[in-house]
Amino acid sequence: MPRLAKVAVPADRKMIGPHPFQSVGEKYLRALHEAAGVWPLPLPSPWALDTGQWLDEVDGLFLTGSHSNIEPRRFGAGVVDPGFLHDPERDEATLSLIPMALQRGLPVFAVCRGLQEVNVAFGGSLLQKVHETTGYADHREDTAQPLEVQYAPAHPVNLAEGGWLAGIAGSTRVEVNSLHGQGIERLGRDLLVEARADDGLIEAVRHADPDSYLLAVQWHPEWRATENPFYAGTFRHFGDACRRHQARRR
Ligand SMILES: N[C@@H](CCC(=O)NCCCC(=O)O)C(=O)O
Repeated sequence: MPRLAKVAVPADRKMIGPHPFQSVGEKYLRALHEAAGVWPLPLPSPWALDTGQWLDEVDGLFLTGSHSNIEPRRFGAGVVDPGFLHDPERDEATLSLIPMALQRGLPVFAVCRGLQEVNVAFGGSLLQKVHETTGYADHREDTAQPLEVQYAPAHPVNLAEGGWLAGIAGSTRVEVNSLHGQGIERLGRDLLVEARADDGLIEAVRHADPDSYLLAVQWHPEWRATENPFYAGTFRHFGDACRRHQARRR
C-alpha cells in the first residue's frame, strides 16, 4: 500500500459544556480521504504554529469552513454584530500558516471560511453581512431546512476562462451550494479570481504565482464530494498537487 500524502487540517476550537475541544468536520476529512486520496491530519490550532513539530512531515494544508467568523480586527474593520461567533485561536493559526505554507511550496486548498482566511492573510477584507450589502444576493443557507437541502446546489458561479476550476469543470458556469454570510470585499494581493457569482461576489481565487498551489472556494465541495464530478475533481486536483509535493519530499 503506497503511503498516502498527508494533509494538515487546522481545527476549530469549540466549547462543549465547560470544556474546549479541537473540532474538524467529518465531511471534510472524508472528502480529503475519498476524493483527494490523501491522509488528513487534524491540527490543534493552539499549537499549530509550533511548525517545527509537523510542517516538514506533511504535503498539504487544508482549511475548512466553520460557523465562526474571522475577527474583524484582522481585516481592519469594526464589529458589526456582537452576536457573531469568533475563533481567535483558529485565526491566529491559519492567518500565519497560509503564507508560511506557500513560502515552503506546500499546496493549500481552502473552503468557505478558509477562502476568507486566505483573502485576509494576503491583506484583503471581508463583507461581514453580504445579505445586507447593496447589490449582493443572500448567500446564506436556510438552517430550517434539512442538510440535504442546505448543501444542495443554490446558485451558478461563472468560472474564469483558462482558470483551474474551468479546466476541472470543463465549463465556465456551474451550480454550487452556498452557506455563508460573509464574503470577499477587497481582494488580497497576489490573488486571482477563479469564480464569481452573478451578483459579482468573488467565489473562488487562486494564487498568482505559477509555482505555488493555492486554491480557495466559497462553496462546499466536501459535501458528498464523490457524488459530484466537479467537487470530486477539485479535491483530486488538490490531492495531485500534494502527491507532487510528496514525491519532491522523498
Ligand atoms: N462563517 C463564515 C463562513 C461560513 C462557513 O464556513 N460555513 C460552513 C459551516 C458549516 C460547515 O462546516 O459546513 C460565513 O458565514 O461567511
